[in-house]
Amino acid sequence: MSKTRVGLLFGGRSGEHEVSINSARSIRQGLTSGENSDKYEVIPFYIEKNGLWHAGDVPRQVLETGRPLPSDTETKADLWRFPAESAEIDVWFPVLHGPNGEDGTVQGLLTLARVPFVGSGVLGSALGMDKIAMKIAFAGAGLPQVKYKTVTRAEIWSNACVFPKLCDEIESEIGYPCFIKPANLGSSVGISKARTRGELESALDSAASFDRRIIVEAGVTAREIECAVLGNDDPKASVVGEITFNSDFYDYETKYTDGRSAMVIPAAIPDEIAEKVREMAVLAFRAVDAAGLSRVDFFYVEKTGEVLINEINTLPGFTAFSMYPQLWKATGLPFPELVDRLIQLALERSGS
Ligand SMILES: Nc1ncnc2c1ncn2[C@@H]1O[C@H](COP(=O)(O)OP(=O)(O)OP(=O)(O)O)[C@@H](O)[C@H]1O
Ligand SMILES: C[C@@H](N)C(=O)O
Ligand SMILES: [Mg+2]
Ligand SMILES: [Mg+2]
Repeated sequence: MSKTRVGLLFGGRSGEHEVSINSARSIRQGLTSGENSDKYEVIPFYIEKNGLWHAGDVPRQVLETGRPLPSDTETKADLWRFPAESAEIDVWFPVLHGPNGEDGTVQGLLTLARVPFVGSGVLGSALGMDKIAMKIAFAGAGLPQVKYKTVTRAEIWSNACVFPKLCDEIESEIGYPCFIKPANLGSSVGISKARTRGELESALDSAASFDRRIIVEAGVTAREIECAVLGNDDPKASVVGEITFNSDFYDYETKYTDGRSAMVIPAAIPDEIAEKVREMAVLAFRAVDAAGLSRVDFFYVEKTGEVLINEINTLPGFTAFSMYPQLWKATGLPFPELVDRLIQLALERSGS
């Protein structure tokens, strides 16, 4: 039997480029070990920070070293094209986090190319990436969430009359502490917590440098609970996990520096809360029309017993030690079986 050729697509024009390289290293490892090595041939494709796609030796080198090519997101790629090797691919595994990869752009391209791919399609990826659209979809599904206000870059970078008024509105409608986030990003890139007017002003300016669309959320004091979802039309939720850390919030440094955070799986929370989280995770997955996989992040306000949805990630961090695969491992699906299942789900969805 000939092997299924998997196009492992990683890197990307995104602030989460480095995270993608680490996820792709683990996924390649999972697809080329044990029984998977008889089933799959992995062909890596690397998207530089400037958007240029590479096949052949460059992606292999980046996977070996774990280091990106030193281009930047601002320089435009001279020439964009699908590398010739992409014609051989039976199924794509886009291991891309953040804009230009997790947001429906690459999913649109692969849909047009009519080759199956792992994960959500255009709609699920776009809704799952944009925190404003996501929250509207969640509200439509009746999922409770924090109070928020949407803001645009144009308002933030407008004139000296509009900006103070905007800050006044945020103070009266949302208050402090609040979280200021670019709508389309992940790994906490561009997110700040503000407790004062000065912090709010610089947080808005910083978020606007990442995205046209900005969201300001009321800060909650809560435990952070995460749940993994797997499937297409009949998605299943994993056991739930908790993230613990000592920093002010779960920022980029805390996420990706060894020893700064810990995962507790299963989370030490009452059974009925864990069950509620699992149900809400599946509702969220359906609300944005996700497919294949997602990790849904929650706030558990222990004092009141309230569970609030924070966000969905349609391509969550995927190193062997990341929450998503660890949650499935604890649910009885080890890493190699998980990546195999994801490829099968991609093939099932495309009807091949
Ligand atoms: N409204 C809020 N109240 C309290 N803490 C918050 C709030 N929003 C975000 N945070 C903190 O910021 C972190 C990152 O937020 P969020 O998950 O929305 O960002 P992200 O960039 O999409 O992250 P990722 O995709 O890596 O999970 C949260 O895990 C939490 O620690
Ligand atoms: C990769 C990062 N956005 C996550 O959700 O894990
Ligand atoms: Mg996210
Ligand atoms: Mg999150």
